[in-house]
Amino acid sequence: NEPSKKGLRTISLDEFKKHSSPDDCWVIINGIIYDLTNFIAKHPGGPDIIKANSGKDVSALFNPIHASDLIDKYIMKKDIKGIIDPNCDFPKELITKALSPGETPESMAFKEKLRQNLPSIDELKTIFDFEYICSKILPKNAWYYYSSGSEDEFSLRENHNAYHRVQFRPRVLVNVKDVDTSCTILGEKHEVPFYVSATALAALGYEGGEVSIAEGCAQGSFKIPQMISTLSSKTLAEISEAKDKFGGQDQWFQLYVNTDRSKALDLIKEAEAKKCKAIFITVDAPSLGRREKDVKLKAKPSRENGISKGLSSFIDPSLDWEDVKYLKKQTSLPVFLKGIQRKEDALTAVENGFNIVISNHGGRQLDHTVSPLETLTEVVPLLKEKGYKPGENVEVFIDGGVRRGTDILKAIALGATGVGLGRPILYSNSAYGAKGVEKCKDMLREEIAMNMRLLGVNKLSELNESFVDTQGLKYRSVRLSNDFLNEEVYEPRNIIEWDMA
Ligand SMILES: Cc1cc2c(cc1C)[n+](S(=O)(=O)[O-])c1c(=O)[nH]c(=O)nc-1n2C[C@H](O)[C@H](O)[C@H](O)COP(=O)(O)O
Repeated sequence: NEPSKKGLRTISLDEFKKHSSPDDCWVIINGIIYDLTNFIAKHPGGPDIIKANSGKDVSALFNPIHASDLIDKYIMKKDIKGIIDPNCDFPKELITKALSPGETPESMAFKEKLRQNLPSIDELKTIFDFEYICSKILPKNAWYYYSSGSEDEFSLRENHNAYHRVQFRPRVLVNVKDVDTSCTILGEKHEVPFYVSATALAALGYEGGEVSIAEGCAQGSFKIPQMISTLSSKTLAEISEAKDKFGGQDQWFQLYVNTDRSKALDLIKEAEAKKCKAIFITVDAPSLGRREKDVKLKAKPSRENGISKGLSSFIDPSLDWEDVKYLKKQTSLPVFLKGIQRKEDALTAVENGFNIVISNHGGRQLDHTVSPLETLTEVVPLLKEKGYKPGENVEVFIDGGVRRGTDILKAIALGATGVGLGRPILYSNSAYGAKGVEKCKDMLREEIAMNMRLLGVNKLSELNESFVDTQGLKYRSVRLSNDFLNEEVYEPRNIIEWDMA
């Protein structure tokens, strides 16, 4: 899927070196020379990063953040100059390293040593083990990009804490020798009720990126659906091919609607062509939230607002109900609205034929939003009152803060028909690649099966509100139970560093 080198002329090192200033700016990406002079001002990540690297091989900077087919979408043919002479002695000082702001060569070497000495994957017992390992091995820009929530990170923590304010009412003396964790999603049988939610830039934490996540979803004893982000590090073609290697799990496409609507339509057509089975339009991000750990770690030359802001510059803040209804008409695939956060919007969405994901983007958007779990308890009763039956004539997914099989069982008991995982998949992939994703899947399925037995249910369809006590859910001021594992890996955002010497 790399842009083709066929027919490109070979350019000598001497000629390449003549174009190494911001107003005559050639760079090399994966062996191909591009003239970015006219693109600098349009670069979503800001002009500085390109200006500072004119005349260099920037592949190591480019690859973790951009899918390889992005170049063809944004760089005109006339600006593809040729290939660098493969026999030239390319100077090391002109080869950039991957961005690692806030790190030193020593800290990067230490993290690499840790990565070479990870615990055996069999020793891992909970989802938090992956998160803890990533907090130690990921370069700061990856760790902060993945782990951060917006502003005070109330919603980031509340998403998970909310699950700790819902308790179970288990049945006893039920023969639970056999339990079945399977369910129906979009009319098809799935082995478990959880899926991979769309997260951008998976290659920032692990070079295999969304391709190794696809392999992890597909291999092992069962498959789980994978939602693919518009902002993936890998191309849709690469991620789609990866699923086919192992007999293919369902893949869904998550759409950030571009200001240039034709690009949004192209992406929908591409998703259909790659056999994606649903489109998820993300509606909680008219602009990406202010993730201050990410912002604080400005990549030098300064990327104004961290990685997130750079990515969000092409998302259309003017998107409204008419737009999404228009987009829905452009495809025969089921369409979800991802990022529904109040029951009124849930009803409007369902009345217009959409499925929904109750989500606050993992606490990365508007801070202090109600947790998706709490919103779920408001949405489902209203939908049922209006004649919509989750799982029968509408899908109601939820994501955010899910870290345990019991979290998934609580969501199902409260009417969710699918449960999304964001960070657990990023962390398991970043630490152990596809094997990590497979292990994460297995852990959760084991927890679901074991806790179904303890709940006294054989099938997920038996679960309903009678199995949970949600009265603590709304009293958010209660002292939240000490979630030691979560607290162990939670890194509070610190206040400004001020050298008062
Ligand atoms: C952690 C994370 C989440 C992102 C995500 C990137 C990261 C690193 N990105 S973002 O860069 O724009 O924010 C996306 C994205 O591409 N598209 C999207 O719809 N949701 C995005 N999400 C939200 C994700 O789909 C889930 O809603 C969220 O992760 C669920 O919460 P947990 O992480 O607690 O499971």
